Amino acid sequence: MAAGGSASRRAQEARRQERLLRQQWQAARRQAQRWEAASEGEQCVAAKLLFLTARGWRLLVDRRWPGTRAGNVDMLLIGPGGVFVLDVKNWRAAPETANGKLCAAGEPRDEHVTKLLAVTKAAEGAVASLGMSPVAVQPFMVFAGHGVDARLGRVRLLGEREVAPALLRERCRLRPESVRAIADHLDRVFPEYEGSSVAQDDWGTGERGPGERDQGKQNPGERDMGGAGASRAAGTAAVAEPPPDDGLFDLDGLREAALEEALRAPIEQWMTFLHPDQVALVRRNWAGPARISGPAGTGKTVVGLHRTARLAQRTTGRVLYVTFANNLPRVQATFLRTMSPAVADRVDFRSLHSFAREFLHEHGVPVRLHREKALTAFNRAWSRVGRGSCLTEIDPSDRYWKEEIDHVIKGRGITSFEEYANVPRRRRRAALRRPHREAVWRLYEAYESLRTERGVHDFNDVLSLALAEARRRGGQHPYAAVVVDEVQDLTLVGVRLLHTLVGDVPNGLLLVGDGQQAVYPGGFRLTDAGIDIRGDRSQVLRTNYRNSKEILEAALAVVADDTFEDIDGLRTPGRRDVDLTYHDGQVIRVCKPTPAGHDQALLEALRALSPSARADAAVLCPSLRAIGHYQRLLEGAGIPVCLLDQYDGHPVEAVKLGSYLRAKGLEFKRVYLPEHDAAVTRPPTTRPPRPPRPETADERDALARSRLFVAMTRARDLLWLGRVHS
Ligand SMILES: Nc1ncnc2c1ncn2[C@@H]1O[C@H](COP(=O)(O)OP(=O)(O)OP(=O)(O)O)[C@@H](O)[C@H]1O
Repeated sequence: MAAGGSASRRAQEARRQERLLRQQWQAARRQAQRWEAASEGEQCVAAKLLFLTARGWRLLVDRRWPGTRAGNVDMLLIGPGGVFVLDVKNWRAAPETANGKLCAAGEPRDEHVTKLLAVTKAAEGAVASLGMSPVAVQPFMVFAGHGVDARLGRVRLLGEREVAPALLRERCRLRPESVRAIADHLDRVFPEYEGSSVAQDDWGTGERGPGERDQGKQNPGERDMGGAGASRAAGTAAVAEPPPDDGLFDLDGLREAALEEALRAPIEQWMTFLHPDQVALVRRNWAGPARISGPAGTGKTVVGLHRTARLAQRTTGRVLYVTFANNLPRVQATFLRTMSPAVADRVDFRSLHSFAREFLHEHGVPVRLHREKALTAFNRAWSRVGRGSCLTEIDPSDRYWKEEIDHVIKGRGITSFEEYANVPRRRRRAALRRPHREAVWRLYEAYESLRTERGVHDFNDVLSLALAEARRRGGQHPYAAVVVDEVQDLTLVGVRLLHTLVGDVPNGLLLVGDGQQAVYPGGFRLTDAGIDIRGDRSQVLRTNYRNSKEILEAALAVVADDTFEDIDGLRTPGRRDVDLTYHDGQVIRVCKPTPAGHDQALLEALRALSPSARADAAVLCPSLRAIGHYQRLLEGAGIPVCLLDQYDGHPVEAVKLGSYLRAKGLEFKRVYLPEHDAAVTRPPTTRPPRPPRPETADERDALARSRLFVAMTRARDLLWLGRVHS
């Protein structure tokens, strides 16, 4: 190789080095400018937030993002309103949102949202071990020098002036000791940045600098918040105390404080802490349909609601939360709005039938629901072909046979006799031989023909029409997820309808319920519905957080001899093993020789309550007639009453009054059950010969006991059981 060639190579190399140095120098200059701007921006924001520390908030500024090589978190704020992950932006152009995207100066900036959500997820993971629900962790993107208050999915976009008022307006969910423990924990998990020394490796060719620990793309000419500025602000804003020596002591203390708080508070206030096992269910990824079951009061609904909020945070589609009862969706919507207002608009709370009707209406499917005309059609059919048939040998009352049509035939979507002839009649005790099934089928056909003649639909028709329409539309549904509460009360057609909306997609369908609390006749198994729940997708909660030992014992005594079949087909004894949390409670039994004396005792008990205590008291009755009677009695005595049909979960200073069925899924500090044993007969314990009873009587009694059990387990602190007996 010639000497001249080597000199030229050295010159080329020197020029390459010079170019590299120049690029690095330019990068350093750009970075220094960003830091200057950033520190100015961050100082502004930090200054606006500093006063919060005097109001019990803790600020952790410029923190290392665990699990990443160089990621940082601008600020973590922990205060009465929860945990907030702040990403501070110091952009020249104002942020804009269009079609669910973040832009500035016409350029897309979604990568900043992605990064903030990823940091938020890390923070959620960190507090989950303390039993804190992800709904209590919120991502805020704060824009120095701009005025803004907008939402982009889960992320709240705020200007530097808007951020502090927004934080202060947050509903109070953490007590000072919880704030302290959570802040200490986050302080350990997201440690402070150690210095801001410039690592040559991190520089590359000027694409990244030490201030760009932010993993999102830096837009040219943009002044994004960098770590160095943040560190300087940290000198003044961070008030994190050194972590205590024994972290575990802290965590235990926090769990105990949270549990105490929960046991004192009504469900309205139960919105931040769960048992860590429950948080795991809230956050778990399931590959297909899943189920959460467990005895009364074990937190199924609470987990269902927190999971709903979480799904709404993490998906772009809507979430449907369905129960059978009409009044529950209102109450649950109130809870969710209280717990997680940011996502409340993305969740539809519906009763199954109102959902089906809306669904048909939206898709232009005509439906003429007419309960009275449908009932007249049934009564005619009964007079024509039922009353004189062999069915009366089994049960002379038409009610049992109407239930057979509603819950077994139409509820399961059966349309041929052959199918009905062989179907296992779940939760129906009376055995039907073929002639009886033929007679039922004749009754069904007569009813259907009279109903169609009148041009009306019944409730089951509404569900069947909706199922047909949902299937016709294939996968075109707006729901990312469907959560079904009190699933044991639904009919098979109802469950199929909800399953069709989301199919078997991951995290799509969640069924929440407890077979022991079934309060309607009939039933189904998951296999009948074609829903395959396997492995860890079936979870059982076992700790009762609601009832004291005395109250639960009294309730379990009612159903102790009734085994029940759950939707997974398992038979379970009525007296189930439940773990109890330590909790005081009282059962008061009042027995009077006359109805007047009994009612007087009830009035005295209610009069003794303060107005605020009345707000958390409920009088529950087995029948509409009894509700009418007690409404007149209470109002006549000047005790304000709120009917459960109208209750929406907001506190009202009135005694709640309603049926056992309407009380499902709810709870109250004090529950009063006047004449509680009137509708219930214990299973016969006398030796044969016993007096003859219709075969269906046992079934009816078992249902009445289940309803009473449900009503009794609504009580947290006090259960008043009235009885008339001479
Ligand atoms: N981890 C927990 N710690 C303390 N209390 C809890 C916890 N989880 C739930 N609770 C409380 O337990 C009570 C019962 O919760 P929830 O209504 O969700 O139970 P459930 O299983 O749906 O009851 P049911 O089937 O009887 O309607 C509520 O007051 C709730 O706040």
